[in-house]
Amino acid sequence: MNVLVIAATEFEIEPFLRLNNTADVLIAGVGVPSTIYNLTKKLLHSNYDLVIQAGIAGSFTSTLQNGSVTFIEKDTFADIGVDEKGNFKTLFDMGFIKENEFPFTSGWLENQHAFLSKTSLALATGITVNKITDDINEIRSLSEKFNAGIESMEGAALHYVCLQQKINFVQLRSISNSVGERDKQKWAMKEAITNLNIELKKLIDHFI
Ligand SMILES: O=C(O)c1cccc(C(=O)CC[C@H]2O[C@@H](n3cnc4c(=O)[nH]cnc43)[C@H](O)[C@@H]2O)c1
Repeated sequence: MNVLVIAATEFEIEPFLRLNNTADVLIAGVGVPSTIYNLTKKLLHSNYDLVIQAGIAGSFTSTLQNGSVTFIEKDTFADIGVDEKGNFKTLFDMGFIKENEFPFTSGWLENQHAFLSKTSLALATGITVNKITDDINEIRSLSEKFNAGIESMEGAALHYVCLQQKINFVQLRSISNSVGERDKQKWAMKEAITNLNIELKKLIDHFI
């Protein structure tokens, strides 16, 4: 099976890179634009059976604690839209896209890969933001609007490109911090990366 592993930074998958000799790897950059550009370019030039995105993420909930690893079953772009009189409206709320217009389902980019129903790891809903915020009101309104478990800066880009290109994908996220926590002393970066890379290796061994 031809597998492509993508990550925002080399740092996040460095332990995997040291022992990998089976999967292709793409360091696609932090954020949506570079992920969409670099992943699309890669997929147009090579054939893959599966794309695995591995990265750290912030957690909205105490049920996804620092260091825990989760697969993302659906994700969406959470801050593309309009702020109007203190209310955030998505492109769906504005009527610019229909909630069930491909590749969206009820406004979400769903992963229907059969593997997700078999894994023993927790499944979570992700949202993808262009701007990380520590503003408690913004965090509360994101949490209430999307009811997501985790936040990243690239997840929905993976889902969007792979659904459009009809390529199987898996998004693996390890919790490094609570959403809004900017004090790096309170992050669990080392533990998150260790656990992320353990699960990434298991995933590769499962598929290859
Ligand atoms: O500010 C710093 O010094 C710093 C050092 C290392 C990493 C960061 C990040 O902000 C990482 C962004 C990167 O990781 C994902 N991520 C991690 N936590 C969150 C979050 O709470 N909300 C959104 N994204 C998060 C993200 O996908 C980026 O790729 C900063």
